Parts: sequence; C-alpha cells; structure tokens
Amino acid sequence: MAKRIEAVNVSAYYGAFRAIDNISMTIEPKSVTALIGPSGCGKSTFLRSINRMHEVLPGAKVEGQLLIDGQNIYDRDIDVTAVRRTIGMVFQRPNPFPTMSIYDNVVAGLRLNGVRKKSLLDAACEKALRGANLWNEVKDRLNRPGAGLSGGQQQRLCIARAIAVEPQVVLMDEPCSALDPISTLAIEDLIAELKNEYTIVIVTHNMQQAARVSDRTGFFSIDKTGEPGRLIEYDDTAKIFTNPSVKRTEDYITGRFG
Ligand SMILES: Nc1ncnc2c1ncn2[C@@H]1O[C@H](COP(=O)(O)OP(=O)(O)OP(=O)(O)O)[C@@H](O)[C@H]1O
Repeated sequence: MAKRIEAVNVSAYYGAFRAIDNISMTIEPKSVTALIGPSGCGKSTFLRSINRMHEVLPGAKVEGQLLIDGQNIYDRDIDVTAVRRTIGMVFQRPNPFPTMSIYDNVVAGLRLNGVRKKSLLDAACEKALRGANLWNEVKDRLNRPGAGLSGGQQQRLCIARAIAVEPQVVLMDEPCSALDPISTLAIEDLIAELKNEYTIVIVTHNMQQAARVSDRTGFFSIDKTGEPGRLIEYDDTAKIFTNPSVKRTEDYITGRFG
C-alpha cells in the first residue's frame, strides 16, 4: 500500500523564479521523512510538487521526475486527479469544510469518488476516525459541524479526511504549527502509527519534532534571497541531529543559522 517516492532533479518555478533547484531524494515506503530548513528554502514547494499541487498556481511549473513506485507522476498521460487521490495532504491550519458535519467531512473524498452506499461510508468514516485517534471523542456527535471541534481535533479530522480515501502517501505541511503542545503530541503519536501503513513526508520548523517523529531528515537551504532552495543533506534523522556531514546542517540544527 505505502509507496516509494523518488525525486530526480526536481526544480520548481513560480513564473520565472526558480524556488527549488535539482532536488533528488528517495523516500522509502512506510517511513516518516522530515523536511527542515530556514524559511523560504522551498520545503513547501517541494512537498506540493509531490502530489502535483504546485502547478495549480498560475505560472507555476515543475521540471524533473517524480516517481511513485517507479511511475513518473509528471508523465503526460497521467491522471492528475488519481495522483492527488493517491497522495493525500494535510495543511498547516486545520481546514475542515466549515459547513459540513464531522461525518460529511470525513467521507467527502469518498463521495467525490462516487461512493454512495451508506454502510460503506459509515464503515469508512469509523475506520478513518479511529485511524486518526479521534473516534472516541466524536462518535456521539458525528452530525455536528466539524468546525465546532478544538484546533487539535480539527487537525485530526483533517487527517481522518485525508486517510479515508486510503491514499498511499500522506504529505503534511507543518501540521502542528497551529496547535498547542498536547494536541501536537497527539498528532506526533498518530504519525508514528500512520507510518505502519503510509509513506509520510512532513515539513516542520520544529526540530525536536523532526527528531522525534522522523526516520530520515532532509535539510534544505538557500544561499541568499532570490536564490533557489537546495537539498543540502539528507540522511538518517539520528545522524542529521547528532553527527551531520555538512557544516551548514550542523550550523542550522545547533541554531547558529536560520
Ligand atoms: N505563490 C507563490 N508565488 C510566488 N513565489 C512563491 C509562492 N509561494 C512561495 N513562493 C516563493 O518560493 C520560495 C519557497 O517558498 P516555500 O513556501 O516553498 O518555502 P518554505 O521553505 O516552505 O518556507 P516556510 O518555512 O516559510 O513555509 C520562497 O522564496 C517564496 O517566497
């Protein structure tokens, strides 16, 4: 189910501006990979290149290859909707559909995929909410608005919504940055469980979080404003945080830069 991701010389542009340059990295299935680095070094841009969300912006484009289990998702005959279904995404701010109930939020993607049968939707809703460690808190109020949950619950709802369609990869863009420490811990525990089934890539500014949740860490940086972001070092998380090979990585993780 989980998939291997291989980026081969991926560059991404906003109009003429090259935001990331020649990123190559392999992400193993059923692992958590953290992307860290100073603001503006292209972590989010790279993340959005992985499910073809980057190109949604006018003038934005991606060069290079992005292989998911060997299939280049930028091939001309690729079904982009199917790619985005396979590769779920969770954003910085919890963004449940505000007018929808908890139940409708979770099954929204399935309905979009044409699933109508109530028993199937019910089962998928429960499975996804259990998977997101939210079931016990909401099982008695599934018909209440998703927007009425706490921030941490809303983010778990968004994770439930992402996993309800059974993606193979889950991308998370600073999923805890709007959450308190307790909710953050709940999401981190959840990430540890989710990696049994999914390939997870998480952008985080919180280095303790990267160290806690990830197996591998990629450190991105930029030489100066206006230059593209580059992958400086990519290795086992334990190595990056204890004995990085590149001085720039060490300067960043020890707080001397960025
Ligand atoms: N919609 C956009 N239009 C034009 N330029 C953009 C857009 N989004 C991002 N950029 C630029 O692309 C570069 C990379 O931005 P990106 O958001 O990927 O960096 P980041 O490392 O995720 O930053 P942060 O940690 O602050 O979220 C930056 O120079 C940024 O200003």
